[in-house]
Amino acid sequence: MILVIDVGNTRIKAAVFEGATLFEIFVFSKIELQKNIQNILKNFENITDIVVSSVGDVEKQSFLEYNNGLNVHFLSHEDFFPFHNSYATPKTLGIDRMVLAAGATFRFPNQNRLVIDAGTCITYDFIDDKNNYLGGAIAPGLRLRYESLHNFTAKLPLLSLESPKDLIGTSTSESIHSGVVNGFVYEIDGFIDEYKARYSNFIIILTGGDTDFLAKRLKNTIFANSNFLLESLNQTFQYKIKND
Ligand SMILES: Nc1ncnc2c1ncn2[C@@H]1O[C@H](COP(=O)(O)OP(=O)(O)OP(=O)(O)O)[C@@H](O)[C@H]1O
Ligand SMILES: CC(C)(CO)[C@@H](O)C(=O)NCCC(=O)O
Ligand SMILES: [K+]
Repeated sequence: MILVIDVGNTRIKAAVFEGATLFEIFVFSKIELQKNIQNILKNFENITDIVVSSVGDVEKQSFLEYNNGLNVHFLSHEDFFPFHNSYATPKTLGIDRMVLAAGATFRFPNQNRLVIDAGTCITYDFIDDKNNYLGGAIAPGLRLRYESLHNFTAKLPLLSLESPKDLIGTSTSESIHSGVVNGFVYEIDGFIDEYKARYSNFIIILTGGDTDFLAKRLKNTIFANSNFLLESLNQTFQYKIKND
C-alpha cells in the first residue's frame, strides 16, 4: 500500500492506494500534518511508501521522521515523467503541474490534453499528442479572488462563495458574487475556446477544490475529477519504480 500526499497552498490532501484502488482520502491543514500521518499509518499497517508532491512550504524533512522502514519519495523535477518538458523554465515549473501532466499522459494516451486545476490558483497545462508538455497559465483561484477584493480595498467585505443570482449584481454582495463567480466561469470557458481555436481536438480534465462547483457551470464538456492529482501521484510513483 502507498500513501500519497498532495501539499497544496491552502491544505493538504492524502490518499491510500493499493495498486490502482483508492481506499480513503484525507484532507487536513498543515499544522495537523504529523498527527494525521501518524493516524493513517496506524490504520493502514501495510503502507510501505509515502509519495509527496509539495508546492507549499512543507519540505522533505517533515516526512523523514516516518522513515522507520518506510520509503519517503519527495517528487522533484529530477524524477521520471512520461512527457518531454518544453517549458522554458523547467526548474520552476510546479511539481503539482508536472504530476497532473503525467496523469493526463497516462490516462489519455496519444491525444492532446488540457488539464485545468481550479485550486488556490487556477492552472492550465497543455500536453500535446506527441507527449510534449508545452506550458499553460496561472491565474488566481476562486477563493483568492474573494480574498483579494477584500484585502486590497477599503470597503469591500470578505464574502464566502455563493452563486450569483444574475449577471447584473444589484447590491454590493451580488456585485461581488457576479464579478468573482461569473468572471471565473467566463474566463475558464474563454480559455477553453481559445485552445479550441488552436487545437481541433483535445481532452479537458478539470480538477482541484472547485471542481464540482465549476463543472456544472461550464458550457464546455470536460472530464471532471477532483481526485485527479492524487490518482496521478499514484500513477507517477508506479511509473517511477518501473523506470528506476
Ligand atoms: N475547506 C476548504 N478550504 C479551502 N478551500 C476550499 C474548501 N472547500 C472548497 N474549497 C475551494 O477549493 C479551492 C482551493 O482548492 P484546493 O483545496 O484544491 O487548493 P490547495 O489545497 O491549495 O491546492 P493547490 O495549491 O494545489 O491549488 C478554493 O478556491 C475554494 O473555493
Ligand atoms: C502555480 C502553483 C502555485 C499551483 O499550485 C504551483 O504549481 C507553483 O508554485 N508553480 C510554480 C510556477 C510554475 O509552475 O511555473
Ligand atoms: K492549483
